[in-house]
Amino acid sequence: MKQKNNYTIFSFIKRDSKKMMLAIILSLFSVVSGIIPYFVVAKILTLTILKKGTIVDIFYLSIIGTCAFCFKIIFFNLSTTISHKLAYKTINFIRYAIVDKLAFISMGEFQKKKIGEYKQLIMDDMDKLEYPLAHAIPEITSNLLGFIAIMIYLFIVDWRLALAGLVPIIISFIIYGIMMKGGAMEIFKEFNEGTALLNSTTVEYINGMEVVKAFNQTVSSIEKFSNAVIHFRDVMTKWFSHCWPYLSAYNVIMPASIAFVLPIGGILLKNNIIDLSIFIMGMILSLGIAPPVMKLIEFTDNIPTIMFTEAKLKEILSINELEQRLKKICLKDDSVEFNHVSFGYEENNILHDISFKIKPKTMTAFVGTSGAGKSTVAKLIARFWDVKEGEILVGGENIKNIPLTQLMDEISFVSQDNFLFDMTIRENIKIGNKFATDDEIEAVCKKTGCLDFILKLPQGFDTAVGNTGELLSGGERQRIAIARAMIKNASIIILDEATAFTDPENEEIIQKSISNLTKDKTVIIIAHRLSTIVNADKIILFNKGRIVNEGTHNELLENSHIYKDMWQAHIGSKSWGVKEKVQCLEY
Ligand SMILES: Nc1ncnc2c1ncn2[C@@H]1O[C@H](COP(=O)(O)OP(=O)(O)OP(=O)(O)O)[C@@H](O)[C@H]1O
Repeated sequence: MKQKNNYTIFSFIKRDSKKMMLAIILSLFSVVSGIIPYFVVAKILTLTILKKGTIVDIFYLSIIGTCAFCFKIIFFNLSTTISHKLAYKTINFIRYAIVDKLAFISMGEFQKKKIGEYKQLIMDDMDKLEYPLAHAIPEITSNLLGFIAIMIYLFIVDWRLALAGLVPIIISFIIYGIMMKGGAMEIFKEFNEGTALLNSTTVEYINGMEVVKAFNQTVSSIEKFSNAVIHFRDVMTKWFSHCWPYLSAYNVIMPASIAFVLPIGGILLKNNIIDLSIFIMGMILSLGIAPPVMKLIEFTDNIPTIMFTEAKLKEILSINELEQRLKKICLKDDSVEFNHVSFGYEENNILHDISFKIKPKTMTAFVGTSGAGKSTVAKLIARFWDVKEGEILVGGENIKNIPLTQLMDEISFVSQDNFLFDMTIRENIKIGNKFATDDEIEAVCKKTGCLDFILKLPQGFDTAVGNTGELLSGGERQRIAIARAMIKNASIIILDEATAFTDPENEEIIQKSISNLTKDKTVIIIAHRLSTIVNADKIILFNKGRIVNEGTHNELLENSHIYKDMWQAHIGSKSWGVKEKVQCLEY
């Protein structure tokens, strides 16, 4: 599928452009209302000093000033309410777009970034967008127009005072420019990368907490993590050391228009070039020049944040999705076929010229030494990656021609990881089939040997399993993962070491229920315990990424010395385990 790559943050905001316009207009009203009190104060001062106005004039002017000030607040609140809603909606759009994207790219593309980097973009970077999105667009527009309005009026009042008022603004811009030109963007980039590194290593460190504890490590002894912390401290210090002197000067000079307008105005007044009313108006208006400009500059701080977030967003959203057809197609049957498939995660191939046929509604086992490529073959069937050469057919169709959602409906995959979400057991199982009733869930749990332990839990099916299922044992997690796969009722079931963590008693129960639940399905089992697959219709033996033999258990015992050795080793280890048990009992 050809990817669109015109994703900018603005393209997401544009989806609700009417609301954005309304926020800008209200913000503009707010700024205009905010300027009125300056005129009012200038007028009152002039009338009072020149003793021209009555108390009633001053009273009415005060009412106008107060009302204008109230309107400024009302319009500002209305504007920011709308822009905040819009900002959260836009951030939601972007988050959905990223997460949707991740579901349709290959695992190879997905793995190019660390989990922490995804977390930073989806959570932290999006949170940082809230401020510029909610405030920047309406306020930049209105403050810019507010500044222009004040300056035009000041020029009309007296061009010399107006120029004097502009001097600190120009000096501040020059200071800001020097700061940015002097490497601020590069340092900000480093700062941003340092934040990303800290995020990803923190996620990795927390995930590896068991290893940290088991090997009695401390934060400082996990070099990668402590280096990331130190690096972050250094880039942050560098960022502030670079910017702070400039920002201090900028913060002092920028609001100091009156310091320039006052002496110039004084000279002009003393020489009768301007009269007192113009002098007062100039002084008061000069106080109103800096606030809108400072607000504008405040938003420029967000420009690097927006630029870096947008660059990351574009990078992710323009990743090519797995090519797929959108229209559902009719599959001949539930067969699986590999035709001369070669594949490697990176440059080097891991699988070499793999070809096999799995008949519908049969059980096939993949066996072989560790690292032989069994799981890789299984993952290719589910199209977690695309093959480099050859083709994979499901139901007689190349899987590239089957819409991904249809393929996922056809296949149930239980991996070695048994990932459970931090939700209740019921919710985890319902991921397999969101329409499953409580009775169906209970029935499948009974068959997969998890009902007993679930019912013993404090809240039964409503017990939360904790982060990645940590509140359950490995075997319990595995059985729930099998129940989740079985309730999906897919026609092709792939079990990758699905019962590896289960104790022998439960393994027998689960094996029996798997056989019952998968009677009329195409089942692919990856197993190291060969005794669990002796009844398979076909066993495919892998070695170093190649198929070295295939046949039934008895055929392989006769034809393959590798399989025979594996079987002998398995039988040996089983009897060794029994002997150990007997010795322990005797002891
Ligand atoms: N995501 C990945 N990225 C890069 N290389 C990988 C990835 N997953 C597996 N490999 C490599 O591919 C090879 C085959 O791995 P695979 O998991 O398919 O073997 P396996 O036969 O299932 O092993 P085991 O029985 O130990 O699970 C190994 O050398 C492994 O290091």
